[in-house]
Amino acid sequence: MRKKRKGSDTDPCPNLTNFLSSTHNSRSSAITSHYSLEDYTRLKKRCKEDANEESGVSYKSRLAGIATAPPCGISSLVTPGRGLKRKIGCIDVATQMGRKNKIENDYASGDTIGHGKFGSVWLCRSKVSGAEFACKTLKKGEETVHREVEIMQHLSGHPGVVTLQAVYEETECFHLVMELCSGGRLIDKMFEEGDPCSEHRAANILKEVMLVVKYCHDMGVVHRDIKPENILLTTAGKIKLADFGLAMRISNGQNLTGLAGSPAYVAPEVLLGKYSEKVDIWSAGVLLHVLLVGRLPFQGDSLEAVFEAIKNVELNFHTGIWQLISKPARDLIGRMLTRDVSARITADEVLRHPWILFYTERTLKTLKSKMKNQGGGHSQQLAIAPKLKSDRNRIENRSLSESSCPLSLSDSCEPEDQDDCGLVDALATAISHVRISEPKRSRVCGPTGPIEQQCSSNMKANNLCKAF
Ligand SMILES: Nc1ncnc2c1ncn2[C@@H]1O[C@H](COP(=O)(O)OP(=O)(O)OP(=O)(O)O)[C@@H](O)[C@H]1O
Repeated sequence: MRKKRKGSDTDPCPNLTNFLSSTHNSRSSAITSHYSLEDYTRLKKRCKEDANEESGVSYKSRLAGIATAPPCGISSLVTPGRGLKRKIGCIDVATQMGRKNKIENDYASGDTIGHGKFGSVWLCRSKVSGAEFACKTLKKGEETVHREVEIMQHLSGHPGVVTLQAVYEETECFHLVMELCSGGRLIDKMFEEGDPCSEHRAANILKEVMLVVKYCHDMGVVHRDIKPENILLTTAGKIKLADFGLAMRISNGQNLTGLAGSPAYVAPEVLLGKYSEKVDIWSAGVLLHVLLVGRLPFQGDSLEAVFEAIKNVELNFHTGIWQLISKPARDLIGRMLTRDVSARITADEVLRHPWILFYTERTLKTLKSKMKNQGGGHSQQLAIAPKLKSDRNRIENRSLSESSCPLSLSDSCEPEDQDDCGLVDALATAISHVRISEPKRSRVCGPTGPIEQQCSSNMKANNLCKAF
């Protein structure tokens, strides 16, 4: 299924090289993933078709030689409005807003607050209550647009999902009036702070994300585009999952097909063609990697290289910065970024993982501080080289003091809550025996072979994520 608003009919072969190089050589390129797989597939397909017409010119060479990112447009293949009444009908009921109403009667428009490839999201104010909202305008024509509206309505109401306030339909487009997330995007917060998160914050962010992901999965929805660009924050720092443009309904045991997602975050099975809701766990694992070490796990100089890395590169969690990260954190990320889908843990299992529990459960925090007071933490210290340990502390202390804890999430960011690898390891091991039932433990906490050999390109600052 194509997601029209992310591409165009007007220019079938945008210059991927130009596009990609615009994100190269910057810190942002280490963690962002700007291009959707559907863009890529569509571009490849179209360029292939064109290449057939122009003998002797491969689609790859054309990809490398033509213009810029595409504007949005309406597909000629899809009749505008198809399936509309059935899908939008239920939204009218849910939002209690007549679709024949005009948005300008109810809302005053304000500044543009965000851009997607489809167009923009703008600020609007209710003429009745004066409350501010975000309005996303989607051009009709693609089924994905109808699906996005329908899925948002289906999920709306959960505290971790951007609430859909109202939907307005015009001849050419829908206007989605949504809860305003004034805290911006998680990705921007990560840039502002510059350094990797402390484990405490990473665990709290991941927990919030996984609560929403679990809710989506329980509701039969796969998001398919989990990444920090799509995680918004309220003014209070609460996390809201946004952009359901690639989301799909799924029933138990059903498989999805079709390339969808953002390259750096995409699960290997998506590239192989058949997948399930577990793709969201993989993407969240990539997010956790970025949070903990400040860079994407799978990188390359081209999309093909990134996909190759996703399929084959073995991460090594035993060297470099990973030595400064607690074993339970490494254990969790290993279980999220496992290519064996049946061994990859579920959202529920992530939420019950000792590392998450350790940093987010109040009872455990109390236990931790008691142990610290009794000096139990010191005897459990990992043998970390003093310099590395102090580097980590310096990074974390700076992160905390500079950020003033903008992502409040569910816990406070007290300096004394900063990572103590030995203590985390000891407690988490104890917790794993208590909190996780045997059948689950065999899946969640069973031994995994060491994840070996890190992609060398990960280590080169100037070679980060060229492809996106
Ligand atoms: N509810 C909201 N509150 C505040 N800002 C928002 C909201 N929804 C979207 N935005 C802003 O608009 C941007 C684009 O929104 P969204 O991600 O939904 O569009 P998209 O075209 O589907 O994006 P993409 O091109 O990344 O797939 C977001 O990155 C964010 O900055």
